[in-house]
Amino acid sequence: MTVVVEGVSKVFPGKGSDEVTALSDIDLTVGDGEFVSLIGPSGCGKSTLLRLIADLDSPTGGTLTVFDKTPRQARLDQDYGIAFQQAGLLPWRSVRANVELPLQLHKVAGRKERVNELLEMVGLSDFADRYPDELSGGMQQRVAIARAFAEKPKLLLMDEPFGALDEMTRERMQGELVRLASESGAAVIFVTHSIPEAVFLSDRVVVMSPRPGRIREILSVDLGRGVDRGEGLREDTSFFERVSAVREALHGGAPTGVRGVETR
Ligand SMILES: Nc1ncnc2c1ncn2[C@@H]1O[C@H](COP(=O)(O)OP(=O)(O)OP(=O)(O)O)[C@@H](O)[C@H]1O
Repeated sequence: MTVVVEGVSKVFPGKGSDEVTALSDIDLTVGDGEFVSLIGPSGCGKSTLLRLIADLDSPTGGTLTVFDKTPRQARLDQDYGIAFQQAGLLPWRSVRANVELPLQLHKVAGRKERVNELLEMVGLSDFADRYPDELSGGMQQRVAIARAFAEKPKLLLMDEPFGALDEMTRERMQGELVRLASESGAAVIFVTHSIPEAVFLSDRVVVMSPRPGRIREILSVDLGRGVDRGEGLREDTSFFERVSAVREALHGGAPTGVRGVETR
């Protein structure tokens, strides 16, 4: 298993009785090469869950493993790539140098070619020698995505990575992400606010509810993966059925009678 989350809770201390239970009793497993999206209203704990997996914070209760290791060990071993909402680029390094950074740290050979390939993938070949503050927010995010992919990780943790992109670029990046993840066999845990985005990308969509943050439902999308999914999928009836099922789950109704959508 790539990620196993068992009985995890996270309480942030507040003043007196103001503590916030960000997550309560979360159980989730993510298989090798599986694409799982987390969706739910603001404040339901999506980012917190991702941060616990990435060892950027620790749980108050329960256990997590990443590739059968503690999150700390997986972080130290750099077992995954991260692309979060804030691009987190180094302002003094060019676009090329930002993408190259993880490869340089690990003294990977053939870096120049790999960086060129990555920049092409995110459509930024012409901006390789620019600096982050010369780019739009969406372009900065694309640099961060290229960097997350640099080492072909077997797990990618992504927190609304496409939030700042225009709709056309966003759809193109979604297609690229599905293709890359499927080709490299990487598992992805992907936080989003967009129902169609979650359905397009995922094998399973985890619907969360707030106060306290819990998993309300996990829906299998089951529309085929990666290269099998052309852009035409977005206009397919089965796609709309899944979108409706996720919407109903978000609003608390049981998605009854929706063909092909499992709820568990
Ligand atoms: N460092 C912190 N200290 C105190 N409370 C926090 C902290 N981080 C998150 N929280 C609280 O935990 C809850 C879950 O936050 P989280 O950011 O995980 O939600 P989210 O689902 O990612 O929200 P959004 O969709 O708005 O990004 C919120 O109520 C938030 O205020």
